[in-house]
Amino acid sequence: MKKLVIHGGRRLSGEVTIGGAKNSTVALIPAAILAETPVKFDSVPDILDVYNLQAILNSMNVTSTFRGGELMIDPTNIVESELPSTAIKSLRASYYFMGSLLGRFGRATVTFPGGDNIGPRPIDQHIKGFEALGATVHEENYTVYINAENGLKAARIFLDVVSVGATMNIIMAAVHAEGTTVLENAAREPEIIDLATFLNNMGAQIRGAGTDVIRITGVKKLESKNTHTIIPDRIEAGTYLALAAAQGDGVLVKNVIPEHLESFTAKLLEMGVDLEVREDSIYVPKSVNLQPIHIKTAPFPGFATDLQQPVTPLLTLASGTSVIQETIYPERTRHIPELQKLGVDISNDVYGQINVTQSSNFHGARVSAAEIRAGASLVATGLMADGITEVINAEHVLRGYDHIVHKLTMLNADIQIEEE
Ligand SMILES: CC(=O)N[C@H]1[C@@H](OP(=O)(O)OP(=O)(O)OC[C@H]2O[C@@H](n3ccc(=O)[nH]c3=O)[C@H](O)[C@@H]2O)O[C@H](CO)[C@@H](O)[C@@H]1O
Ligand SMILES: C=C(OP(=O)(O)O)C(=O)O
Repeated sequence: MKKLVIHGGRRLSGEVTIGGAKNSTVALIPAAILAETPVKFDSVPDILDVYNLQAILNSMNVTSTFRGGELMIDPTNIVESELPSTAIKSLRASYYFMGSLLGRFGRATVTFPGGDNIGPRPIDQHIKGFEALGATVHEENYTVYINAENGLKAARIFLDVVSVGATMNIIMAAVHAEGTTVLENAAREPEIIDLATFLNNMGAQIRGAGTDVIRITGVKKLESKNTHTIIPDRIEAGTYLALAAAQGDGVLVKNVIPEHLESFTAKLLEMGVDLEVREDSIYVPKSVNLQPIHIKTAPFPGFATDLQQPVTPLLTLASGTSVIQETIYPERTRHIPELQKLGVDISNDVYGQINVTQSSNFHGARVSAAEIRAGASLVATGLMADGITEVINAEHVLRGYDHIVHKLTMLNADIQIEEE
C-alpha cells in the first residue's frame, strides 16, 4: 500500500501540463480490440488503470507496450479467454470489455467491474442496449454472460438514464452490427466524441457523438491508419485549477480544452477567481475575496460529479457557506469525515446536499483516500494545511492522476510517495 506524505503550507506557482483523459483512455484501450490491425495512442496518462487494462489485454493474447505516453496495442492474435478477475475488479472501466468483446466475437463473459466506491453503480442501461442489439444477457456469481448467437442487429435504443458507460458500451457493441443503430438520450461527454473519433478514423460510421442522438452504422472491418491522440483530461485540469485558485500565487494550467471545462470555470469565475482563459491553457492568478457558490452536479455539459470533491478545498476560502447538490452519486461523500479530520467545516445530509463553510487553520492529519476524487480533495487540503498530512490508500489517487507527485513538486509543493 502507498501513502502520499505532504508537508503543507507552501504556496504554489509555475506551470502544470495536463495529461490525456483517463475516462477516454479506459474506453479506448478496450475499444482497440475491435481493430484488425495494431493501434497506437499517444498522450496516454501514466495511471494505474492503464496497467490494469494492459493485464486484461495480455490475458487475451493482445500484446501492448506503454512508454513515454505512447501505447501500442496489437490485437491481431486475440483469443477468447477468461479475463483476470483481480484486474477486472480494480477498475470500473473493465466493463467496456463487455461491449468490445461483444462487438468483436458476438459474445462476452466479464466479471462485475470494480471502480470507485461512490454509491450504487448499476449497469442496467448497458444490458438494455446489448439486449436491444440481439444479445441474451444473464448474470451468475458476479459474472455477466452476454451472447448474440444470431449476430448483432441494429436497434433503436432510448437510454432511461444518461450514462457515459452505457453510451460507450453500446457504441462498441454496435460498430459491427448489421444496419444503423440509433441511440437516444445518449451521454454527451467529450470522451464519447474521443471514442467515436478513434473508431471513425478506423472506418467506423458513428455520427452525432457529443449530441444526445448517436447513429452507428455497422461496418465489416476496422483498420488503424494513424496514431490517435487522446484529449486532455478535463477532470485533472479542473483539479489543478481549483488547487491553483486555493493555494497558488500564479499557476498556468497547460494542455486544456477550455470548452470542456466551461461549467467548471463558470463557477470559479462566479466565486471571484480571476481566471485568464486562453486558447489551450488557463492562467490562475492569486485569488482574493472569494464568494460562496451553489453547485449542482449534472451530466455533461453540466458540472461534473468528478469535480465535486476536488473543488471543495477551494470553497473553504469563500466568505460564507457554499452548497453542493450531488445529483449523480448522492453517496459520493466519503471525503467528508476525512476532510473534517483536517479541520474543514463540511457536512452533508442524506439527500446528497453538502455544505462547506469558510474555515482555515487546517492541520495535518492521517487520512484515507476512499476513492480517486475523495483522494484529490485530501491532497489539496493537505497542501493548504499546516504540518504533515498522510493520505493513505494512495493507489486510488494514482489510479487516475498522471505523475501527480512530479507535477505538484514542480509547482513547489512538498509531497512524496512512500510505501505504508
Ligand atoms: C470510466 C468513466 O468514464 N467513469 C465516469 C463515468 O462513470 P459511469 O459510466 O459508470 O457513469 P454513468 O454515466 O453510467 O452514471 C451516471 C448515472 O447513471 C446511473 N446509471 C448508469 C448506468 C446504468 O446502467 N444505470 C444507471 O442507473 C448511475 O448510477 C449514475 O447515477 O461517468 C461518471 C458520471 O459522469 C463519472 O463519475 C465517472 O468518472
Ligand atoms: C468515478 C471515477 O472513475 P471510475 O468510473 O473509473 O470509477 C472518476 O474518475 O472520478
